[in-house]
Amino acid sequence: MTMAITARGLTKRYREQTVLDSVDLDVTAGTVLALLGPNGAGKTTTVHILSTLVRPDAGSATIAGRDLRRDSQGVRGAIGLTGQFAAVDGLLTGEENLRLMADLRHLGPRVGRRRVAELLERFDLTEAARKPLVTYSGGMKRRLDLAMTLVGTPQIVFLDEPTTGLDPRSRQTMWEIVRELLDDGVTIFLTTQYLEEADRVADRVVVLDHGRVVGEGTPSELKARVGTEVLIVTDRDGTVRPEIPIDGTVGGLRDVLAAIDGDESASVSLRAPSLDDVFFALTGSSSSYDDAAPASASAPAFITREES
Ligand SMILES: Nc1ncnc2c1ncn2[C@@H]1O[C@H](COP(=O)(O)OP(=O)(O)OP(=O)(O)O)[C@@H](O)[C@H]1O
Repeated sequence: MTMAITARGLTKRYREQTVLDSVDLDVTAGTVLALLGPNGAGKTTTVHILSTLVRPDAGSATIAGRDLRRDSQGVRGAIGLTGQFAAVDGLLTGEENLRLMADLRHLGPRVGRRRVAELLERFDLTEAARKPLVTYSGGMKRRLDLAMTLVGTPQIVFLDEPTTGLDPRSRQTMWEIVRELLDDGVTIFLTTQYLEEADRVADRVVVLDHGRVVGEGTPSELKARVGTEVLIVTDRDGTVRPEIPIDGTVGGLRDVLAAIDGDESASVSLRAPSLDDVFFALTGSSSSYDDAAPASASAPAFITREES
């Protein structure tokens, strides 16, 4: 098993505030790691450290076999970071922006042109290629941003909240692209506030809270920590009672049902625990994504790795 990213004891302080507190990370090559945490947990700082934009105060990391401190140039050559092209020239067309990137990466005119055409096609931007960026929708801009990241064919791609602010369809397209990158053997390190998405797209999840890793594992391993299912009781008048985790045994279910009082005609249903439940179990607080992220019930049905 080749490791794409190994980090030990990553620590970052801003004045008195410890933003990252001895964070360890291991990401196997060719897999997706999702970093989850509430606002201010330190996700972006982690991405910035691993992509050489921010220096850690302590700790070490190896990225694509290169040492973060000793060979930051080598690290930069092996990775792609999205979001960094937000300031690209809006008056240039999508194609011109990509060409610029191909030149910066010294691809040469012929290879550059081929790569740009390939990326425009792959990201469904061929039609818009000759239009200035100012006319692009949010989803198109995000796709171009990712296309620009891929001009240099990185082995590892960092996606910092790649779907925030996108409509469900654009979000779905983004995850399809993530899947394609995986098929090409690219390693993906992403942060997301959509727990449902991390659940479906990630091989492993690391939960960060106040700069510390509070949990990690596969989505199912994490969910197993909060019980196998969650029982939902809805009273006749539509009131949904607080959800109750159950352990998957007959006895456990009987105890839970015996403790439910009142309205005998209340309806009961079971659902698999979400990563939101995991977050609550790990940190004792809600993930505080509620106002920003859609409820899992209304989240779009993303393509999962198992489905294809
Ligand atoms: N350059 C900086 N100077 C001072 N404080 C900073 C700086 N960058 C980040 N911080 C602080 O570090 C903490 C972690 O920020 P970070 O952006 O890494 O969190 P995050 O998990 O990505 O959150 P969000 O989802 O809001 O982006 C925050 O409290 C933030 O205010």
